[in-house]
Amino acid sequence: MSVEIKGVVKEIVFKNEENGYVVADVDTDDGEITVVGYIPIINVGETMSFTGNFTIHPIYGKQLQVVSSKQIMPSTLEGIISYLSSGLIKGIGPKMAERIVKKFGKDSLDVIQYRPHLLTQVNGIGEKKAKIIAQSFEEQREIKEVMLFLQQYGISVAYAMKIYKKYRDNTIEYIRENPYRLADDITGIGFKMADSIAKKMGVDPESPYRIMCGIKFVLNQYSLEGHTFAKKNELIERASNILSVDKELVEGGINTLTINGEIHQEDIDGEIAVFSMAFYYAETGVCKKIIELANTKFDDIDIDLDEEISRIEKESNIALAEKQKLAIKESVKNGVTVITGGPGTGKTTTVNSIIKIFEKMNLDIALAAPTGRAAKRLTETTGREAKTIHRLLEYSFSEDGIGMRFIKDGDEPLTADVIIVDEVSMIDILLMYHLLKAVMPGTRLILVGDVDQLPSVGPGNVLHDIIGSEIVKVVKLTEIFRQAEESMIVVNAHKINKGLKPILNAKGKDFYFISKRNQDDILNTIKELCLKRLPNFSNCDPIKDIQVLTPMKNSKIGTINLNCELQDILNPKAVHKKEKKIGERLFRVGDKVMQVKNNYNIKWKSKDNLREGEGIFNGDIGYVCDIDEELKILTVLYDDEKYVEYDFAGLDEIELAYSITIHKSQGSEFPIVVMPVSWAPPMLLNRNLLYTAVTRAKELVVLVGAEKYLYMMIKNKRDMNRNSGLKYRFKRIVEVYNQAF
Ligand SMILES: Nc1ncnc2c1ncn2[C@@H]1O[C@H](COP(=O)(O)OP(=O)(O)OP(=O)(O)O)[C@@H](O)[C@H]1O
Repeated sequence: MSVEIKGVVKEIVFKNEENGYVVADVDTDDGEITVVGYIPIINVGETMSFTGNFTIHPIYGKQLQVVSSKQIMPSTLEGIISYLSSGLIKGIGPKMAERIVKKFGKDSLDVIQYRPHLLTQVNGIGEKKAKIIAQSFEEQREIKEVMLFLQQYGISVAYAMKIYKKYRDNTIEYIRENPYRLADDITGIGFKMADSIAKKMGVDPESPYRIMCGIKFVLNQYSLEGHTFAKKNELIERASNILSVDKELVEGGINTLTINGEIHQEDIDGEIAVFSMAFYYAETGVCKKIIELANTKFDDIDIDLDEEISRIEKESNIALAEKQKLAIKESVKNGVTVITGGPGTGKTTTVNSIIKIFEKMNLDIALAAPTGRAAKRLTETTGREAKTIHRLLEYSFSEDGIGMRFIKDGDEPLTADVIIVDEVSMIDILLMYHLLKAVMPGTRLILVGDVDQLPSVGPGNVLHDIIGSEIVKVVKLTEIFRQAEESMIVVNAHKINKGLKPILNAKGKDFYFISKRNQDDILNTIKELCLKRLPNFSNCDPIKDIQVLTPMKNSKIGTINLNCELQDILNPKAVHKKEKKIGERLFRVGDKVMQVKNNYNIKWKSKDNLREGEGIFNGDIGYVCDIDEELKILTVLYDDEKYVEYDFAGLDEIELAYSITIHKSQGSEFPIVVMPVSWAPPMLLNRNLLYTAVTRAKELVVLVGAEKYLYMMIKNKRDMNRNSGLKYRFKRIVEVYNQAF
């Protein structure tokens, strides 16, 4: 039965700022009552009314489950004192509150709001203080008004606070005028949310604000699909469908946005391309800087390169191939060099030789890679510290403490003489732009990567375009050094890359295909492989050494289901294993998990507390080692020594990782890779994806499924079809140069 209680909020025991969930103690005429529920505005000392149902919690006892709540201006003297002493109103503490109420009694709040000059009659309040009190009271009133206004459009407390912080006392006016501005100004609010608010407010579906916001939304969708621009006619088509308005209106919107400088239109290879400004600046910036760097030549070197190469060959007891020697020489002589090649073609060996030569030349070398895992691997293979590109560029909070920014840029460039970046195929256009901004001519930049891997998750086809530029020295390593007798993984990776059928199930080798027709059989076989067959066959640790990679998240053989199934058998429920369920997701001590976003600020500590640091990155894999219900903390161990405590509210940063998508596996390596091969949307059945999955394995690949889909993947080169203007920009510059000289 629904009841209403009234009282003064005595204590807020818990408050989730994100969603407004509150547990609070309230003083009522019937004694203290605990209220729980979504209460957007609540402050200690306020008089409030709560409507809801009484429930009995097994531990905390009787409490009111709140359905709705509202603040009421206190009417009793104690209520007014309590409200004024709560600390909400600047300039008033408990003693001052008593003095004000003693002077004005029940009119106190009225005086503060309408006749604040009278406050100077109270001992200790001068004109200045009276002003501060009145202002702060007004602000509180405003916040409440804004909250109530935003609440009616279903905006959460967290967003409401963000909106208020941005627009302050203009909030209501601004949103009434153009709710679509929320999509531009408030992080987390996109076109869809703004559109739903606007709809509730009765905004005309043909409003120019709506159309322009929708166009920017569609352009953003293009970037999420990997494109740096949209072809204008396609953009018009898509936007007019999504907005359900005429194409002419969309075209008008595109033109207005262009005039306003919010988007850019340009002829790219005979087609009108529409860019978001960020990608336009990034492409032109990357193009300009690459040309600038490539124009710097280092011909005057005071060491004999051939002699040095011979020395290195002797030292490491290896005869470098001609291409490897060429890569070394080009890296020394040029401002920018790209070294590319498939697995086992000697990239790492070449990079190590290059490092030795630059060390001999007493040059300062910086090593970097786009992900934490790739940086760690580079550290291991070179024996020198490698950083993530974000770390190298000192990505940190900006001065306003809200946004993040790269400290290293054109004004404060990197000081290293040589910058070697690995896994460049994973770098998108924006990250490349930021990196290049911080690299000054006179620095040697060496880009290493396998151009046939999946392109970056973010927009652009940067490595591919730079390689095709004809401006930068590119050395393509083609000889495979890890021989066929040794590794069928390497041989097959190269075959797949050439569009050829891989050699399956060669006796005693490391590349297997198990034929299964339907998804149930595939799933069961994968479970059996992980639990018994592979550990029996190779004595591996089923959780640590086997990685199940899959193209997708959904379906029986997508990550979500595979993780549930594999968790059940590899780390089953047990009395001694603590668990935490968050929504549909369940974490258990012993689980393999993956960090799914870059978190540069999260702290880690070693077990003995002697070592500590910051940062866990997208793609890092760890193991749940403790769950503390009381402190609401789940601890994950990364890299055998980094203990990271996640607040339960921060668990959206990790996911189970028995199975991960192939996209997430980029830049990582695993001893054993198991992969389902079955029907999936054609865009996921492509060659790059298969090639990337296969090349993640160091010791063994087991594919499970139907061969026809394997061949479908090998034939499908579709993933490369990304709109990118970078290649064209390079081409144009080369043409202009060739015409001029
Ligand atoms: N010139 C060479 N002669 C003989 N062996 C070589 C030569 N260059 C590299 N190797 C060997 O070939 C193997 C693969 O080389 P390396 O690790 O440098 O290649 P990679 O391209 O970095 O491979 P991956 O991308 O798979 O890590 C290593 O065992 C390495 O020692």
